[in-house]
Amino acid sequence: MTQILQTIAETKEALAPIRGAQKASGRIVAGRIPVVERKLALVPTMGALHDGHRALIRLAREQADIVVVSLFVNPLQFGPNEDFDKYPRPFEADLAILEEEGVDYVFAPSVEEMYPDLEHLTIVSAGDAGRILEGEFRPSHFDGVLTVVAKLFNIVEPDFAVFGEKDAQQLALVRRMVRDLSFPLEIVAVPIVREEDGLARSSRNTYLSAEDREAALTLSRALVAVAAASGEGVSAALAAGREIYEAEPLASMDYLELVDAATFAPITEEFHGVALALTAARIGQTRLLDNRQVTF
Ligand SMILES: Nc1ncnc2c1ncn2[C@@H]1O[C@H](COP(=O)(O)OP(=O)(O)OP(=O)(O)O)[C@@H](O)[C@H]1O
Ligand SMILES: CC(C)(CO)[C@@H](O)C(=O)[O-]
Ligand code: BAL
Repeated sequence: MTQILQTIAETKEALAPIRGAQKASGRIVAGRIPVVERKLALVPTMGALHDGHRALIRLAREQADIVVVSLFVNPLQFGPNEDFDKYPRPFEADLAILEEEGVDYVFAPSVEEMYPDLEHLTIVSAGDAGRILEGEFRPSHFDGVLTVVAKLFNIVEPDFAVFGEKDAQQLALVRRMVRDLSFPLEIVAVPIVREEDGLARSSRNTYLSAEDREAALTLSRALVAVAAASGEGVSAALAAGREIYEAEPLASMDYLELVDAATFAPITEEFHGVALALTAARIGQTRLLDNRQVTF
């Protein structure tokens, strides 16, 4: 049975014995640090669970003894004209998936529980790296993401947390925050889960009409075109991807860019190594993301 936790206090109380067990099972071997035998994993989500989330949960389930999934549609990471109100919240269906995947605890707090004084909130800044790519189109988005992720880390205190590569910039910024603010946990990444035709799974795919669903393939097709043209150089590869967008009137590209996969720094024509092609586009009212590694 997946146990539902709605408050920070009950979550801390429920997880305390697990940490107690970790301490109790930690054996001091010839002065070395204790061996931790019960691992606690956190999978942060906004709910409306799909096969992408299942992949994150399965990895957590394989590598941890106790799995906590958080379901929280975080108002801080939505801009004023974004879809916070209409974001899907199918709690019963999500719970059935969590039960099926053998999740131990779901932390599903209210907005008031997470942010009792939203008007005077301390926040985590993503800095410059939070203002490029997605950050250019969603200016306070990554501050909102890092603030809630930091809070979730402090509430659950996991040994590791699992994130998807679909949100590649988010993943890079969370890793940076963990390093910069010395959070005592590991970040584990899971590759993008796609539909058979290449569309990256996303909770927002449920917004798409049949016509939009077809046009949504433009994102993955543009990325494939970038990779296919990589032998011709960086600008030619990007041009090949942009041509795919130009051919689809229902897709409105926000960006298609190449960055160094290791640092997220922009790359020049002379770049040799592994790059990441990242894209975001609006298909009707629905905004989608995708990315793919490209070697130059
Ligand atoms: N297709 C996917 N493959 C791998 N990971 C994914 C996929 N979709 C979502 N995730 C990961 O699941 C976690 C929770 O994401 P979230 O709940 O926002 O789902 P989402 O489908 O990305 O939603 P949205 O449509 O709002 O972008 C994030 O770490 C995200 O990267
Ligand atoms: C990490 C996250 C759960 C924070 O709200 C969200 O940005 C998401 O679902 O990717
Ligand atoms: N997975 C990204 C969450 C968001 O779009 O706010």
